Amino acid sequence: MKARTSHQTGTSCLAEMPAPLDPFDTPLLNVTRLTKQFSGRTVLDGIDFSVRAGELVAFLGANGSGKSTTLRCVMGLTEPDGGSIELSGSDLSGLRGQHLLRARRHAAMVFQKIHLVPRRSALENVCAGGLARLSAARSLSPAFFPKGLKEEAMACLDRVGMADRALDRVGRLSGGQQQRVALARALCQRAQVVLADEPVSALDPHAAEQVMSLLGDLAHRENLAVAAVLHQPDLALRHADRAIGLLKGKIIFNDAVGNLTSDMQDLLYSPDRGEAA
Ligand SMILES: Nc1ncnc2c1ncn2[C@@H]1O[C@H](COP(=O)(O)OP(=O)(O)OP(=O)(O)O)[C@@H](O)[C@H]1O
Repeated sequence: MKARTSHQTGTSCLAEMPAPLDPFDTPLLNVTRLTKQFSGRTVLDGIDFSVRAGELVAFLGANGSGKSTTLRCVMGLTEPDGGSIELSGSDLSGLRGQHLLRARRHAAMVFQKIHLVPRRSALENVCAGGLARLSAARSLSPAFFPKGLKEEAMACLDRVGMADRALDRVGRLSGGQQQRVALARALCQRAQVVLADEPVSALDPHAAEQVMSLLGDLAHRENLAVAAVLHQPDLALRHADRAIGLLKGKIIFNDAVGNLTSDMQDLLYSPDRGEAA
């Protein structure tokens, strides 16, 4: 955590004194000069961004602009070519093996295509999030759940309004309900950073609003750092604090959603502007 300078705090008399540290001012996710090429084609062109505790950041941009690749690089699902990624204060580039796995557990990813085990109950799936943060790989069988995990998982399901469906098989839940279970699983993992890749693209407008409200609550009430790839700028305008706009693998907008003008939206989504050359 870096002390703010007098320039950043706007004070001058405290220039020689370390500023008091403000946890809300510290990014839980800090990405610097991230680059990625596929087959020689630049997909991420040295992007910098951060996400702080307590904020919901929307990633916007045309198809192919690099949004998913960005989140996948953070999660280690895609190997970046360059740049650094800091998660909850740990620089991932300096870590290997168990240390890297442990640092990555601070982040959880929620996908459009929900990665739950359909034949297992909502409760068992949420417990699996808790198992992810425990060291040894364990079976999803309830017989192996550590003491207290079920109670915590129930509390997480309650938090997303799904406690009454805890014992239902996930395969019998609607898309919106499954997405809420996926968020409960991230909560049970005790992730500090939640990355959501098109979490509402497969949902009807009502369910999409519910899931976006929940993402906002995770940021604003649970104080998590939340980043979501969205294809609907209007959802970003209603729910996010900040938007990051990608164009051909570069960030061209990174500001409060209130400053996302229609001209900027046109630039982000106009035809033939998406993919990097
Ligand atoms: N594994 C891969 N191999 C080759 N090319 C890839 C791979 N993953 C992504 N790409 C390419 O990288 C570019 C960016 O893809 P990415 O999925 O990050 O875009 P996006 O902004 O999330 O798009 P969309 O809105 O369509 O989901 C695209 O041209 C895509 O084809």
